[in-house]
Amino acid sequence: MIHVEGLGKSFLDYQRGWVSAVRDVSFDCRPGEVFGLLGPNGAGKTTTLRILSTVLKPTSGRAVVAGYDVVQDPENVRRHIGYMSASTGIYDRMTAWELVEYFGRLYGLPKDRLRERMETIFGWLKMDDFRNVLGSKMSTGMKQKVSIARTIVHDPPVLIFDEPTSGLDVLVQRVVLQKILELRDLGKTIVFSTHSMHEVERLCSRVAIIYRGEVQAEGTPDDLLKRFDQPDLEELFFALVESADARSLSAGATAETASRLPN
Ligand SMILES: Nc1ncnc2c1ncn2[C@@H]1O[C@H](COP(=O)(O)OP(=O)(O)OP(=O)(O)O)[C@@H](O)[C@H]1O
Repeated sequence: MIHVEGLGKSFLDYQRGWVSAVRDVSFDCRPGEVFGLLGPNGAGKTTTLRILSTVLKPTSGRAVVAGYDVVQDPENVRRHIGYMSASTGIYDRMTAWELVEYFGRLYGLPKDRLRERMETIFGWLKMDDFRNVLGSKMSTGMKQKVSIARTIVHDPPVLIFDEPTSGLDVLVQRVVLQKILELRDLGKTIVFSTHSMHEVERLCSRVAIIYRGEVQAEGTPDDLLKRFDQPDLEELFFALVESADARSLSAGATAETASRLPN
């Protein structure tokens, strides 16, 4: 359902010159699976998810989502995904109900189908008691539920969540994780990014540990621990980060030595 092959993205940054945000990222995610992109700030998670959701075009490689190529057929990709970005906004002057309805209409859902879908989602996410609360009056937890509701209102087979629990208290985090598992059990194909090992352990059938724009390791959490002979994900994560830093340092030193050699 999601196939990513050798994906790369570079940006021309005013201060830093060319920034290689993502290099040679590959993975697959099937229906009924949660695939995690685990990495620290600046690792390349958001860039990868933006490419999958057609917000950005890759510089190299390719990605196929729900059977459609993100570059050749972005409209069909958009029709088959729900994308919750880390900065998904809630409009201050719309109620929870109006906002979700607005997105349902944008997706072209017929009136009756939309109403039925919204009743289901508001019940499922326990949003009925704030149907009529304006965005400006919502708590962070309410806003997150509305964001999830608008992401799934058109019942897409593929869901892409960028750090869905970031900034939430433990109670709301728990609800969000639980809902992601329920969506998985409905057969959705789910990719999400996080920097929490705990979330990966709880949710993911497969994970890619991403650092410095590159996948350092990819597989099921159990396989990875065995392959790298590490006791838990945290130790594995730090071991991979250290080894990537060491490789980058030695590549820098080699380049510096080469630049000093006479031609
Ligand atoms: N539009 C852009 N222009 C220049 N550089 C960018 C742009 N977008 C991302 N980058 C750079 O690409 C790298 C990867 O960023 P990205 O946002 O994908 O990381 P991330 O893993 O999602 O981190 P975070 O958790 O902080 O969001 C960073 O060095 C970032 O500064």
